[in-house]
Amino acid sequence: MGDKYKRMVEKKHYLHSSIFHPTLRDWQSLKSELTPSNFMYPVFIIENDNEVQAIPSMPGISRYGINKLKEHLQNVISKGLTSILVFGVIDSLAKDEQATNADSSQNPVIKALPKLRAWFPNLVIACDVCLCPYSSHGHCAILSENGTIDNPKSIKRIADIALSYAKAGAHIVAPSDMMDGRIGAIKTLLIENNLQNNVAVLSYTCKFASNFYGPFRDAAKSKPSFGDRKCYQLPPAGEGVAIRAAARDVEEGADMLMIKPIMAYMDVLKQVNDKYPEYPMFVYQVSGEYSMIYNAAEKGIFDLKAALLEILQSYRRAGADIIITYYTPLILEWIQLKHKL
Ligand SMILES: NCc1[nH]cc(CCC(=O)O)c1CC(=O)O
Ligand SMILES: [Zn+2]
Ligand SMILES: [Zn+2]
Repeated sequence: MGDKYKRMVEKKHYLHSSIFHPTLRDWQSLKSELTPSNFMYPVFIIENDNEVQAIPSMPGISRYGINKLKEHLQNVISKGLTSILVFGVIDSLAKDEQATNADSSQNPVIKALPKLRAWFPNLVIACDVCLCPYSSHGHCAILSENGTIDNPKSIKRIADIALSYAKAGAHIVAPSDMMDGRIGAIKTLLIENNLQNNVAVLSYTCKFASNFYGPFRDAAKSKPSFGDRKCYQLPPAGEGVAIRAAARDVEEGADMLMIKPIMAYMDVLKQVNDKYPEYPMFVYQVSGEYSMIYNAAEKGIFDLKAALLEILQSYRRAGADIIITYYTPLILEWIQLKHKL
């Protein structure tokens, strides 16, 4: 009995028999499958309706005027796109302390929303809510005279902007400022305006003060004119405060949670997902991650498709439900091809 039993136990550890065929390998990976609804596509909308501006720090990504964005999205939707995350970028409109043009009638997002809703009735539209692309100082908050954050004024302004986007047609408002209390302030205002059943709040929950946002700040023209964002974005090694940020946003009523960036923060994703399994988990593959992968592939370090699929499946394995990525159009093309074969 002894020897034979030992050999039987050993046989359980022959693993190649589980993965020798592509379909068998798929069976080992189904929980991490990549389908179109696992992706949200970030887009930048500019003031001039008929312009397209390439973004040098993000090769392959452009800012679009609404008419050009229409053509671009038509193409991506035909490949299965289900949701977008919209950023406004201004050029000739003024920037001031109150970020007035975040939700003025001239704001490119406010103007685009009704059109996008009419053109693409099935597309889910999330709007990034922040002051930094519209404030004169480039910070995500209203500042007091000594240059520190005025939190009560900030969350009031952020909630007002979120309400404006909601009224203009956003399905989802996504505050990216990391002010304390902004989720509660937004939820309260949505309820007061009877929008609580039609608008979701996607919280940038665990958003770290990261070196990987550089290309985005070029793209959104949202670089702080002084200082940094370390007083409101999380310290990269701050595991405890990250978990507390998730608790804060859950208690304030967030509908969905996000980890940002993701590549260096997968343990945080795992912990937050284990603690709050009842929430859809978003991860944001940010601009620096996008450009890093792009440039590595360009240099021949790896094949873009193979390496990117490996990375994306790893995010799914670690607990990500939805991946926000600038690669979405390309990924949708690959997914389509896989299912056609
Ligand atoms: N409101 C800030 C904001 N909104 C989106 C990003 C980054 C997105 C990316 O890098 O792709 C940032 C970070 C920042 O500038 O601090
Ligand atoms: Zn901001
Ligand atoms: Zn989950």
